Amino acid sequence: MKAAVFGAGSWGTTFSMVLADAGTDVVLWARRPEIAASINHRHRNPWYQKGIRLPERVRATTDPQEAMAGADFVVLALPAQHLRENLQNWVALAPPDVVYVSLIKGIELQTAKRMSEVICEVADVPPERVAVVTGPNLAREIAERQPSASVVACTDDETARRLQAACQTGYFRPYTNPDVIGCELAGAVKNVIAVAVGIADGLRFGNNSRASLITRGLAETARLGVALGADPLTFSGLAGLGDLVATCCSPLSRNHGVGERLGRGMSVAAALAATTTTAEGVASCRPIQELARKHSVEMPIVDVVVAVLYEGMPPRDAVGVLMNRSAKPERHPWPNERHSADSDAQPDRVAESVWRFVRERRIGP
Ligand SMILES: NC(=O)C1=CN([C@@H]2O[C@H](COP(=O)(O)OP(=O)(O)OC[C@H]3O[C@@H](n4cnc5c(N)ncnc54)[C@H](O)[C@@H]3O)[C@@H](O)[C@H]2O)C=CC1
Ligand SMILES: O=C(CO)COP(=O)(O)O
Repeated sequence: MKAAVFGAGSWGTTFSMVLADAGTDVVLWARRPEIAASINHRHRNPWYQKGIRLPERVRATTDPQEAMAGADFVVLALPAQHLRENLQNWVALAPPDVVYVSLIKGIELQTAKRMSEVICEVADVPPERVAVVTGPNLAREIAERQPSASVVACTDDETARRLQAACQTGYFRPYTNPDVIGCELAGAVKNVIAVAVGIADGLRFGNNSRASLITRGLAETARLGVALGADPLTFSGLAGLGDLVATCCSPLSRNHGVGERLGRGMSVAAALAATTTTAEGVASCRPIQELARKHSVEMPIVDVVVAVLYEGMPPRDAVGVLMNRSAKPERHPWPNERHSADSDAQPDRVAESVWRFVRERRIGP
């Protein structure tokens, strides 16, 4: 097996190591020549995984054609908002039956599409030729070869199993799952929920607040997922609950870090400028909100994250907004269970109506 990995950042570098440890030949495409040279000559990428020695089976190049030659898998590890423009330049170089693999956890801003949808469109391949790897996989822990499980999602079981075999090691245990929509959506939305949990942590709230946000965050993710055709059980698995817990509870998470800085009182510009690596929830929260509105799904946590990041809502007001929403049952009807009488009901538009109310009354902590 041979994999071409595009993107030598934190996760692309680490996943190359996983593939190589599983016995797969890897050529890693790096944008920067100094990164490719360092990987080839010193087996290290100190810009993204300091102190980690990569297996000699990982070779690097800045030439996409060289990376693609003979590849069975084209693994994409770029920021979500840069996938389309890059992939457009690479598809003509790909071997005819190659399987595209997305490691990316984001939604495209202009189109509100999942990454596998972008890949199918740009590469002009059917969904069976696209797989997604996702789960509780903080790159640094995996680079240190700490044990973790993961998910390989593909609508074609044989392809999923081939990829599973290509990346299974003693420290990385991937499970297959046919629910690409659910796995991919869960990976994108958890980044937004992690920003919210980071805000709560930055405000010095404790574990009740964190657990409440994680659990209600999972509920709103599953609601949107089901509306888009996902299997609700996916959200209690590794791609759902697993990744949400890992990301929301880890100081390694960039999304959590952005939220925490906001909660501590930094401006949005300063909170974003404090990291040079990718925090996907910052861009993806808006297309996720757009999808939710299109499908009449309430996502109050996503709404307040959008309001804090883009509409000037102070983090403390976001708490008041969430806590003072109208009383609800814990379990909403799934979209397919809604009675026709409910279908005209307008979703509780947190950012628009409740925030106005909070600002006027100054309620909340
Ligand atoms: N770091 C982690 O723990 C994990 C990250 N992911 C996901 O993997 C994806 C990539 O994230 P990371 O590797 O962590 O990000 P990163 O910020 O560490 O690296 C991003 C990579 O993309 C390249 N890049 C940036 N802008 C580009 C552009 N315009 N054109 C071409 N290349 C460009 C950078 O040079 C770098 O190699 C994200 O969607 C992230 O959510 C998924 C699981 C774990
Ligand atoms: O996706 C991740 C862990 O599974 C990494 O999370 P961050 O992008 O927030 O660091």
